[in-house]
Amino acid sequence: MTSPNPVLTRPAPIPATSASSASSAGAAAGPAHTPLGPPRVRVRELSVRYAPDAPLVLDRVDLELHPGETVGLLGSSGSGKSTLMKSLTGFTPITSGTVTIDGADVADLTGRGLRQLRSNIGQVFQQFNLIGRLSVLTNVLLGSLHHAGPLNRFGTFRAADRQRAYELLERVGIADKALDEARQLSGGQQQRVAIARALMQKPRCILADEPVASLDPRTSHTVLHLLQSIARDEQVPVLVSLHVLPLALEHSDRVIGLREGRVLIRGRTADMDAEALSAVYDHDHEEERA
Ligand SMILES: Nc1ncnc2c1ncn2[C@@H]1O[C@H](COP(=O)(O)OP(=O)(O)OP(=O)(O)O)[C@@H](O)[C@H]1O
Repeated sequence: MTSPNPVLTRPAPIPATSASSASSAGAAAGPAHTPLGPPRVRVRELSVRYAPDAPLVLDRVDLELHPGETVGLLGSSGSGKSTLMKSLTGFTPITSGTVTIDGADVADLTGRGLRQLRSNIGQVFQQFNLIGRLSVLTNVLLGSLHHAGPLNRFGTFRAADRQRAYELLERVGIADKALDEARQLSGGQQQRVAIARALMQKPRCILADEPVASLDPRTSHTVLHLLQSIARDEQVPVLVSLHVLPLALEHSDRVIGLREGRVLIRGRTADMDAEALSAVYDHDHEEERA
């Protein structure tokens, strides 16, 4: 399944756009981001419980994701962030409400339709989920397996896919590592590979579930800035769950804060401050005080 000897034709570097070259601080502190076009993802009054007599894990949650925007998802442990993300890929039972992506109701999808939906959603995880003994380039190419027919008749990846994977590594700034084993890379570099792998899917939406929880503060900024610039450049919505409020303020266009499965706070990042957002975590403090 892997390319035994990937042919690398070094393409011209992809020019940075004004969005990707903007400083991360400027991106956060500048004018409020105006989403272009209708929402690609719509969550309406979504309630989820995992078993008939279990409590609601999500309680009438509304969410819209527009092309080009990065939405920070906040909430303490157990507030329902991962459940909300999984609902977009059809991995949670929908008790009531709707989740639609590109107009398709996730609850109506089965089999091929569900696989198609999942192939259109790029995912980035805390632990990167790379195959360490494979090359960086091959890991990125694995993203193309979500779509049909990535292999040529010799069972290796197509030249066009290898070229695109290489271009994506250029985009995330680590093309020089293309032939290294993934396990040789630092955490920040591995997360860049994971982002390139997600882009290989040509995603309609990117879900990043605590993508910087394993990274140091400086690398966290770099990775989140990259995600936000990709959202704008590729006009793909990014939903990113974060535990560090200043990171959410700096690298999201909007934030949504969950507490015990309910939306406690939402709004444009430019209109928020860390104190307002910290209400999402208030009950943690109450527990600590008790
Ligand atoms: N598959 C499951 N079956 C039953 N309960 C679940 C399942 N997945 C999550 N839960 C419960 O749902 C609640 C919300 O969990 P979820 O993982 O969505 O929270 P979270 O905000 O992502 O937490 P964290 O920040 O710790 O990852 C928790 O009480 C959890 O125990």
